[in-house]
Amino acid sequence: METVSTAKSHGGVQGVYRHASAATGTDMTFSVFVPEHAAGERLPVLWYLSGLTCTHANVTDKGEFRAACAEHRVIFVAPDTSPRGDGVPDEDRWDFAQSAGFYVDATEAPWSANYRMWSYVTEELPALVASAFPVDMARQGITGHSMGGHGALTVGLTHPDRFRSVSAFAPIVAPTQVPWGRALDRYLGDDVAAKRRHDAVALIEDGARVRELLVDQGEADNFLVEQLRPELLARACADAGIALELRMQQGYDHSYLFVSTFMADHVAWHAARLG
Ligand SMILES: N[C@@H](CCC(=O)N[C@@H](CS)C(=O)NCC(=O)O)C(=O)O
Repeated sequence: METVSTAKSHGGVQGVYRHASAATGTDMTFSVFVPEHAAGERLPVLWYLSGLTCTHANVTDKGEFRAACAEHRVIFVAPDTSPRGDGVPDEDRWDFAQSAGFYVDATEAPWSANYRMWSYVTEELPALVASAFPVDMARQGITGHSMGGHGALTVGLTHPDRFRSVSAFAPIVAPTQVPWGRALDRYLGDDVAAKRRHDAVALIEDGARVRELLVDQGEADNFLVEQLRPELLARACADAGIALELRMQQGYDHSYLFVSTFMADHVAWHAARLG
């Protein structure tokens, strides 16, 4: 693992790191904020999965998580959203391929060679982070924004024993029912069961359970009606007995100006559950 940059912030260290990923076959860059802590101490970790068009840098620059993470002593990890680079298949659009990995292991050519973001965020990066940073892997939470909210919900619902807390900002809750989710058709082909495993609403319908979820959603979000559809998550959670706190935030859009407004709430909410 190569250190790209480090800087002191809020008493801790904000770093950016790069490594050769076996999962994606590419170099991958991610950021980690480690609050001030005693030598040998291990802190809980909050994973943040980003949305379409993002790298690790969007939330690192604009997410405003560091003051809350320093206060609650939570490590914050932000992976990239896809493999990238000259040799990686891509298309000239912003909602598919590079910057739009949808947190799945693609099975369809040509995507299957590199687009293995599920393995990357659930296996390879956690192992690397556990070995290189003072994280307590028994105390993990996960959150994310938009496509990354989809990732956080599906990863959290699939691994309820690993994540004590799951939240999201303006998540895609049912990709198999909305236009952005056509990416799953391209990555996973005709495998209906695989697509249901990467759809939070379908996962809940099929029996996946967590005790509770926190979701913030801007009411002025341009993508609300066509792509995000939080009412589908609300109905699935109600039917399944999952305590969903869905906070519709009046006047807020889809941007990091929305995410950053509620970031401290999410960090505190996770910290309360991570101990
Ligand atoms: N490029 C799209 C917007 C894509 C978008 O809103 N991406 C969100 C996540 S889905 C984001 O976080 N963008 C990066 C940023 O705001 O820094 C458009 O023109 O409508």
